[in-house]
Amino acid sequence: MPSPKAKAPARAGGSPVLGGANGRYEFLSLTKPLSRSSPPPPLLLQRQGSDPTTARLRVSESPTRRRGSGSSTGSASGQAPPEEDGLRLNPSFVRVALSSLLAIDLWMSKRLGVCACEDSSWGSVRPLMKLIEISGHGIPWLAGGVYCLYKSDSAAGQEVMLNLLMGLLLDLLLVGIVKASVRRRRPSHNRMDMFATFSVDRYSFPSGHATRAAMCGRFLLAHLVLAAPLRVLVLLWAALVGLSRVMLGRHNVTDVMFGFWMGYCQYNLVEMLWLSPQTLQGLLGYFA
Ligand SMILES: CC(C)=CCC/C(C)=C/COP(=O)(O)O
Repeated sequence: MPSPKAKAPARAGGSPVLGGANGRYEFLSLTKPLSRSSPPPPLLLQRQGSDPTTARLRVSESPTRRRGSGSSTGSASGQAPPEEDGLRLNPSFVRVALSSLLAIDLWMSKRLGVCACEDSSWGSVRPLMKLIEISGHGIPWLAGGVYCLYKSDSAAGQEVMLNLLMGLLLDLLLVGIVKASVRRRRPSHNRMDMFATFSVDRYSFPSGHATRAAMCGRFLLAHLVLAAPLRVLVLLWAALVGLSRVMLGRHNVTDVMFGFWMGYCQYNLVEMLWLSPQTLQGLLGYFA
């Protein structure tokens, strides 16, 4: 079956929409009705098949209608009313806006990936960036958490460390689920030379380092680091971890920004699921 994209004819003098022949942008008129001979694209079909009341409401919101286009001929001839042509514009604008954002994201990420390899413009800083990368890796955090739990001689300390470990495992699980669902490829300028990765780590959205930095940063500030200068250092570290992901070429900017947001929310989840000593005793009793 031929693709609906391939059938959409190119038009001049209008607004850009996605889905033209060869996957390129096409320009559709904001005011002129579409040719009746060509079948509507999938988005339009979707709208036409929806509830007529909401469809009418959407028509009245459409740019065509707002501009007062008087080209409406009604549907007496069995043809779709021209106002409905406007329905295809809104989703198209959203798509164009999204693809523009994506293009900006890719462009910025490429420009900022200045340590992607040794002969990049900031290649000499790459070892430092890789050190920052290790500081946000899951293994040192898990190993450090287990060590501190083992060394902790107070019930309060053990409680905090157990919850940190629970948060770290939750983070690995959630990031793995999102990476496997979104499957965004890492930037083309990235060299895949990270140590100890899972198979989902070939995908880049979201940055696992960024989620960990945001979640652990919040955890440290809430439970472990009280002195003001150290609190500033924690924030600085989290920001550097995020920046180093883009500078090393591991991630696009949006991977890191989403990762920070996700890690921030994950900390709320850790607080919600907080394992109290009573819960822990109950759990231990249940498994013993
Ligand atoms: C093996 C363990 C315990 C964790 C893997 C940590 C890791 C390599 C995450 C990938 O991070 P980015 O998504 O920021 O590249």
